[in-house]
Amino acid sequence: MGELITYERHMDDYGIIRLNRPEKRNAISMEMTALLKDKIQKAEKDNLKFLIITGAGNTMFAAGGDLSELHGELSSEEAYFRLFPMMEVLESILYFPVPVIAKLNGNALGGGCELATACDIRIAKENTKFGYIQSTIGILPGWGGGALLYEKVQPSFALDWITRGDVLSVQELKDRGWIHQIIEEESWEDEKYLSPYIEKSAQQMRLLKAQYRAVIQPEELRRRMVEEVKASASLWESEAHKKALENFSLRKK
Ligand SMILES: CC[C@@H](C(=O)O)C(=O)SCCNC(=O)CCNC(=O)[C@H](O)C(C)(C)COP(=O)(O)OP(=O)(O)OC[C@H]1O[C@@H](n2cnc3c(N)ncnc32)[C@H](O)[C@@H]1OP(=O)(O)O
Repeated sequence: MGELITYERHMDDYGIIRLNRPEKRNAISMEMTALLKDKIQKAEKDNLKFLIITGAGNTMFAAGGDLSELHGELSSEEAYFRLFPMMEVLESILYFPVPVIAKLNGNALGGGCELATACDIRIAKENTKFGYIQSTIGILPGWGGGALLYEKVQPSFALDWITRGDVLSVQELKDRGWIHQIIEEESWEDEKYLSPYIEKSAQQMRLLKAQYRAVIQPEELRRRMVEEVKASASLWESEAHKKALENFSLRKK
């Protein structure tokens, strides 16, 4: 097992941050949250054209928050303080000086979808699936990525997806505008699909992100993201949530 979050600068002037915990389906722990924050700050200083966030392995981009730390015995107040740092990571992606691309190597659930939504562009491998499944475990999105979803797709679709907690196919999510490109398995590794971004200058990319940031207005979004963390934490002690987490921890026993 290597570093839980890796960062490298590619010779074509883009950066790659990788969630590197495939044996736990890239579930995001508190330690990974702190590392993500550090790596994003490091990448900010690297004068990149764009930044990629991806996951290690072939099955999952990220299985959400680490349920062994975000467990059912926490009080709502404790849950709030464990959720909040990842909200700040999502916020730092909004402010990142050039576009951030989620390179979705596999499925995402819960907070994994929130992280993907915080990115500016989502490119996914074919046959992947994605679920804002938090409502099915008695809570709501808790990192601010629900508030962000309302900005990135049609709000009425966002409400229905979050409420139902469905896991949807990559094709349906492309039709809904959440996924920008679907890449066939055999073309995934050659990364030719990155060429349109690599061909632009770092200055163009900075100006493009600045224009997009002016539209999404992170300063305005922050209030709604904080409210979301509070709302999710307020449901932490509910019976439905405790039961769902108990079922998860007992599922293999
Ligand atoms: C709390 C924040 C909240 C938010 O705001 O959004 C969330 O993110 S809630 C979390 C939502 N995520 C989930 O509920 C996913 C839970 N995981 C699963 O349903 C399944 O593990 C899977 C992702 C569908 C993968 O299934 P499978 O391929 O069959 O593998 P395993 O189930 O055997 O898992 C392998 C390994 O990984 C561990 N794992 C998986 N997900 C998590 C997680 N979210 N947190 C912690 N650990 C996770 C799992 O326990 C296995 O570990 P071992 O038992 O040690 O092998």
